[in-house]
Amino acid sequence: MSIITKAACVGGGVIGGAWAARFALAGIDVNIFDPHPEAERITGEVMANAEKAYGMLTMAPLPPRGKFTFCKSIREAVEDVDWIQESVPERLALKRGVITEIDAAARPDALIGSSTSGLLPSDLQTEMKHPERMFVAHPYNPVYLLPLVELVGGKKTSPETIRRAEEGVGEIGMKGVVIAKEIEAFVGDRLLEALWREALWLIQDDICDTETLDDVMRYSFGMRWAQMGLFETYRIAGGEAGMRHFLAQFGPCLKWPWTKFTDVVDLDDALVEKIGAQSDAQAAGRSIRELERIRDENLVGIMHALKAGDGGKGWGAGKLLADFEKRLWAKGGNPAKTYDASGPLRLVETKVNAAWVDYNGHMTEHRYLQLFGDTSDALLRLIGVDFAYVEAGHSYYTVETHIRHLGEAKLGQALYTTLQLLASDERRIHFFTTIHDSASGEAIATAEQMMLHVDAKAGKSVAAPVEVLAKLKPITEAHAKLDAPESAGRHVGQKR
Ligand SMILES: CC(C)(COP(=O)([O-])OP(=O)(O)OC[C@H]1O[C@@H](n2cnc3c(N)ncnc32)[C@H](O)[C@@H]1OP(=O)(O)O)[C@@H](O)C(=O)NCCC(=O)NCCSC(=O)C[N+](C)(C)C
Repeated sequence: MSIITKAACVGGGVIGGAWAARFALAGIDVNIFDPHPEAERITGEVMANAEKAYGMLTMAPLPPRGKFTFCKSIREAVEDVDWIQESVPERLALKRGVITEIDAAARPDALIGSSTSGLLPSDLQTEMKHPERMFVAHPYNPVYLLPLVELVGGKKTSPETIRRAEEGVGEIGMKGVVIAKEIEAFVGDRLLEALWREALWLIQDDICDTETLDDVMRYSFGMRWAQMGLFETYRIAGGEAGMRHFLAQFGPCLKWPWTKFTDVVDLDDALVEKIGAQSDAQAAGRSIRELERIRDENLVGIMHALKAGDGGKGWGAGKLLADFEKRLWAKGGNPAKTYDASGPLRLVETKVNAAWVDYNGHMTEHRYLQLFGDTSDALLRLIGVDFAYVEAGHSYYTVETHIRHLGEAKLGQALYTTLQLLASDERRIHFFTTIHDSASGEAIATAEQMMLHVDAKAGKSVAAPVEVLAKLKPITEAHAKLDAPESAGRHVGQKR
């Protein structure tokens, strides 16, 4: 049974709104309470960004989007939900008061997570009647894309609450990491705070400007961190001898004056102005919305790269995404029982994402094949060839493809695909797929393909079972009545 069937977000700003988007995109209805007069607009904007990002992130079938209900009080928002996420401003008295109010109104079994960046859960749960169900669930911005949640229990939090919380965030595609002991700022913000202090000193002392500092990070260790973190990266840096050698080699540096870590810079008006001016220059006129778009496209690209990592098995955040998608396919990948075969089947809807675009500024070659493959996968699910079928030992493999490129597809462009069966028999499916521009319906690319039904273990083609053929037959018969696509049977170099 699911941990979260209905959720509430108390506080609907950038963080609360993005939690709401995470829940809704996982098919969970969300009650939102935020007294801000523009709460609905702000949450709506975060949701729009999240939907855009998910459109690029995954082709897996998302469940129908959960509904947002804006409530007039905390009580109304929380009284009948399984998970309440508090994301109000970072002030102890305010957060403690809100959490106490949530506790009084919520079902005793409902989980209460706080998005606090650094307050101790023990300090937040002091006035609760049911403190055992309260914990810190600290996410990272943008919450709808970055999967991490630090789960931190207070003195009165029960281990069962932390277990359920970990399972709950997994259901919405996130990775819960359980922090063993509560400390201010937990693990992530403690690390970030140390780096932040050093960064402020480097600007204050005119060692570099904000752009140089960001370049130092993003062209080097920032990329290493995204895929392996700190310790695994340093293990490799130790060479064949690994971590122990690394520690022996760089351990002595810890005693050198390399850090000002505990020495806090005076963030006076002059330094604030200096950083503000350098940051303005660095942004070169790009608005925050534009920077958000660039950030989200880049993050999607990074996650796609990590999904292909470790020889296609997926790595880190990419493996998490692959596993999440597998669950989505298992749940929602079953196609509608009815479909319209009186014309080519409309099977995939997507948008060109940043990782698909090449140096010519349009969708690159292999992404077309990916989209054709996604379309034939959709056909296969329609005839009962799904994950379970493949795991049981049989599948269809593509043996021939002829692609034509008729128009360009640009970043963000909405596309859909249609598939027409040309013929099928016991082993073969011969079909013709078209990628269309969603706005005009115009064909952008076509592929004529042949798939063979195979016994995967034997590596040989074999007849498909009767139940698959029975589903294939009515589509083949319906499509036999259609005109053959103009370029079916065409080959490269053919005279017209
Ligand atoms: C295992 C394999 C697919 C087939 O090998 P085989 O058992 O040796 O099969 P045959 O070559 O004997 O062919 C069986 C019959 O099918 C006919 N055939 C073969 N190719 C074609 C073709 N291109 N067009 C028309 N007909 C074709 C052949 O003539 C035989 O007919 P008969 O009447 O004489 O029996 C093997 O080929 C293999 O493993 N290939 C590699 C497959 C692969 O890796 N493809 C890329 C994977 S991508 C993918 O599959 C995407 N997706 C579908 C999952 C989305």
